[in-house]
Amino acid sequence: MIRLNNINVQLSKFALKNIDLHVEKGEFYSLLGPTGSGKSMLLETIAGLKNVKSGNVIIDKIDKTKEKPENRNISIVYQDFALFPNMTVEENIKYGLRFKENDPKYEENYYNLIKIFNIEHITDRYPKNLSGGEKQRTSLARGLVVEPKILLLDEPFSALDNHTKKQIMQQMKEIHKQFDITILMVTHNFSEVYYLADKVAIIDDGEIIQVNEIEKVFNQPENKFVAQFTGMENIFERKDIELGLPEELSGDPYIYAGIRPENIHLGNEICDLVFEGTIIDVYNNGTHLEVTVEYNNMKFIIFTINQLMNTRLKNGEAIQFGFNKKDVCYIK
Ligand SMILES: Nc1ncnc2c1ncn2[C@@H]1O[C@H](COP(=O)(O)OP(=O)(O)OP(=O)(O)O)[C@@H](O)[C@H]1O
Repeated sequence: MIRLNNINVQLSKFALKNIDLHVEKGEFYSLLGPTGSGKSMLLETIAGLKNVKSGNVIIDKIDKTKEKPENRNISIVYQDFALFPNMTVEENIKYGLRFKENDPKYEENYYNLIKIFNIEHITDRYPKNLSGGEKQRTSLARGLVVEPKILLLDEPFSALDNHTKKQIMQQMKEIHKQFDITILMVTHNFSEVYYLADKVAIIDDGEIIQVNEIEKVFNQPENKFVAQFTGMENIFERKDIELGLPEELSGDPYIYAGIRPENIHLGNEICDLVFEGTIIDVYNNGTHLEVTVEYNNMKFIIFTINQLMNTRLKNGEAIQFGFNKKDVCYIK
């Protein structure tokens, strides 16, 4: 369990401001925010690598604000793997055990982890002879071998190609199920959060803006920033698309209406609201088309998997598009 009570950290011009965060024991929690928003700084504060100006870091109900990093029972894994170049995979993983007593359970952990991460065949190699995925698996195994209560992951997948990333994400899910461990993962990628985490905190400029279960943040973003950050590509002022508020929301200051690109339909599909616009861009990303349509000086991004339309969709052509009121998200 991690509890941050009103944490303030100042580093030169940047500050973490009044951070309150509560990660339950065994939870897979994610901290999502743009570059420079303070994600790494927050992780390092929890690990004891940054000093707090005020506030408390509570780990498993004990105040560890002043505790040294090595006494917090926390492992941290970085995006650039941070392996020792002069040590083999085995030596790197076992490095974490140097402060631990000689207990056969750690040897068991080691064999269990190299098996889960599928690195049994490369334990005598040095980091310079490893792929990015192998380096990250080694680094994760090193973090886990000591049986930390808490694992902090700092953008663990950002240096990996999509295929490797998916494999390691699946292994992380497995690890989370098998080990009794609380995980806090920092990322700027919402799809990683969506796949792995139970809960998410959104951070911007050193402040936490929204905390909730993933689905809730996805469906009810607190403001425009959170909406954009969680894949809501189409956000307009309600008055510009002449969209009234549903009765249950009346009285609240919802200025914007957001529609996810996958919820806008092209062509003659029957929708509550239908518009006619002009195609200004068609991008085929391999699995679906991303079509940009201009209507009334607004640009709508629309995803469609209807590849047959590919030949018909041309820049400059008029096209009908629409969406249903149930798919509109009202944003303050
Ligand atoms: N030691 C330091 N001294 C002064 N400023 C720092 C220090 N470390 C980080 N910063 C600044 O604090 C801000 C937050 O940095 P941080 O690394 O926590 O961001 P981040 O959200 O993890 O970004 P990224 O996604 O790019 O890793 C940045 O503006 C950074 O330049």
